[in-house]
Amino acid sequence: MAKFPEVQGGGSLILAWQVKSKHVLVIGGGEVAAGRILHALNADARVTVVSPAAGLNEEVAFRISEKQVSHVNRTFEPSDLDNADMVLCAIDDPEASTQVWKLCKERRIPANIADVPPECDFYFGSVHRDGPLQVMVSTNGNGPKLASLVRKKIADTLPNNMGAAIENVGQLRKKLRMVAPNPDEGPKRMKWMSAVCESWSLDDLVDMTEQDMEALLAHYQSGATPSLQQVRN
Ligand SMILES: C[C@@]1(CC(=O)O)C2=NC(=C\c3[nH]c(c(CCC(=O)O)c3CC(=O)O)Cc3[nH]c(c(CC(=O)O)c3CCC(=O)O)/C=C3\N/C(=C\2)[C@@H](CCC(=O)O)[C@]3(C)CC(=O)O)/[C@H]1CCC(=O)O
Ligand SMILES: NC(=O)c1ccc[n+]([C@@H]2O[C@H](COP(=O)([O-])OP(=O)(O)OC[C@H]3O[C@@H](n4cnc5c(N)ncnc54)[C@H](O)[C@@H]3O)[C@@H](O)[C@H]2O)c1
Repeated sequence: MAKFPEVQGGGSLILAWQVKSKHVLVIGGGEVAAGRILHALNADARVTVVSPAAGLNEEVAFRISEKQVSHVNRTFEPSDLDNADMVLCAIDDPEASTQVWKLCKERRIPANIADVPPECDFYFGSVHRDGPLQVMVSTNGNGPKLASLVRKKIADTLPNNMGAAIENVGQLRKKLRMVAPNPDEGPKRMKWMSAVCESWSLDDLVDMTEQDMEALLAHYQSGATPSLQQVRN
């Protein structure tokens, strides 16, 4: 076996981009735009949609009427980019979308032009969501429909309550940082957290109450990771 992982070029850099409170400009208000808007709202972005009202699909019109997004009722103009941190373009006009792409590159704004891979700083992927859990599948432009099928297969193998278990672990980690706030304790904290995740069953992580967390944290100093049953006895 090689000493270090082999490099497999040709992939994407898959990240969990934090767009909370950032300005995401969506150009177009059709079905594809509706999907882009939902992804951006799920990440707590501030979304502005530029599209003539006549071209809005039902879902986009709903989000505008509920004030989940701001709406500019006309076709795209370059000044729309002024405050944008990210641009998602989904319009049925290839010339206008190429203009959007060029302007975004001049201004160094990351952009996705739906269905035009050479005009994308990033691709969308097929996403499974369960609370704090997100699993994204990308085929790197080879087969978006297959990405969706692979995502469904992966989701089928996951327990239904995975999201709840992850939420509880998140809460336990926060509490642990309060019990052991010292930065020097990083390695000990991490080792203990990993041991809890490895030794507890998923069902026990789902069932863990705040009281259980406090009882478990009382063992942190000694390094012990008793089971849920032991914690409750
Ligand atoms: C994953 C998903 C995410 C999303 O959009 O949210 C997504 N496309 C989805 C669906 C889908 N798109 C298309 C079909 C028809 C069937 C087929 O062709 O397979 C279906 C299937 C359907 O509609 O069910 C047509 C299509 N798409 C692109 C091209 C252009 C090209 O390939 O050159 C063409 C051909 C147009 C033509 O032929 O005219 C390009 C892109 N589409 C991407 C993402 C990026 C690559 C992702 C990857 O490779 O993994 C990329 C590169 C850029 C981007 O747009 O970000 C979403 C599934 C979400 C879900 O259901 O979970
Ligand atoms: N990546 C994917 O998953 C995927 C899937 C299907 C289609 N597409 C592509 O995405 C694009 C949009 O698809 P759709 O089905 O949502 O189209 P659509 O026809 O339903 O919607 C087009 C929208 O663009 C708006 N629009 C047109 N010109 C505009 C301009 N200059 N400024 C602002 N808004 C403008 C219209 O008002 C309308 O809301 C198409 O190019 C299509 O090929 C991508």
